[in-house]
Amino acid sequence: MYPISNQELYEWCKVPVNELLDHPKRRIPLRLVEDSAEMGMLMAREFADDIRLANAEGRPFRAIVPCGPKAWYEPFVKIINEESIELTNLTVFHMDECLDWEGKLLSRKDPYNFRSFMETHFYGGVRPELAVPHKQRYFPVPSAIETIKSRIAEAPIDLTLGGWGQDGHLAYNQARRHPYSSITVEQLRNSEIRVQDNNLDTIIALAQRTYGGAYQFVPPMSITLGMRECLSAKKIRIYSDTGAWKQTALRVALFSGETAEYPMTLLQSHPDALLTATLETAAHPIAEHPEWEINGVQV
Ligand SMILES: N[C@@H]1[C@@H](O)[C@H](O)[C@@H](COP(=O)(O)O)O[C@@H]1O
Repeated sequence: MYPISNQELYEWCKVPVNELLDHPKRRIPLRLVEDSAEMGMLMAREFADDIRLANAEGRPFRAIVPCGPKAWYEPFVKIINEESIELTNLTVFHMDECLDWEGKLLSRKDPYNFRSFMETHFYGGVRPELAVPHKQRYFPVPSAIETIKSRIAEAPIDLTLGGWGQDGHLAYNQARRHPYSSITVEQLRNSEIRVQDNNLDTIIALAQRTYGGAYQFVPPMSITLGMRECLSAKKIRIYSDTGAWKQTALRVALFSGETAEYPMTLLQSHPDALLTATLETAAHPIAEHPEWEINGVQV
């Protein structure tokens, strides 16, 4: 594994946000948007346009779709309904799902039940005659691992849409922090749909966002599509509007070599991957405080 030194990390974090787009050492395409509303609209518009084009060309469209970022569902449903875009040729592979400590599905009303969220906000408001047929909706559940693996493998995926986590996780492909079992970048790249424990930092990040810090209520396990499935798409579009928790991961994704410590660095070797961040997510406290002297870096 390529280990990131604090010096390197500091150099990446101190780049002012207005220098990111033209930075000569940036390793992956980046787009900046003003705020969450602009990002949600863009995400919705591009996905809807891709589906419309596939419909016009008589092609099926197969997408890996995330639960989060949250800003795009409302504009997406509005575009589909107002422009009468048929979703009947769309196949959706949902990216991940949260599980309880035994690897079981959560209550339908748990705020971390991604399926419930998607059924309400993604499928819910679409006019019935335009809807994605139920047999083309694949929710990741432990009992369907082999089915989903083979459905994904049987034809190309057109688009992976997603966000990223505080450790640069894509779907729930987190940094592997197991004390006895490490993985190489190649193992991460070839990882497939699986059930796993979530990392403690993921649990704390989610507790801060949702539960006022009550990590006790955050689901400790997940099922996720692997990097192999996510990276297999012809096109990958990853977005974030969630600010502070994602700022360092973005800097690593832009400037680091591939490392299993930040899974989204593997997007660099994809021929058509694009990151989109709000200005807040692209900013960094270290860039805003060049006067700070940090132990282990300058002293
Ligand atoms: N495991 C999920 C990802 O699948 C999702 O893409 C990401 C981004 O969502 P948000 O931008 O709302 O944090 O959240 C979680 O980490």
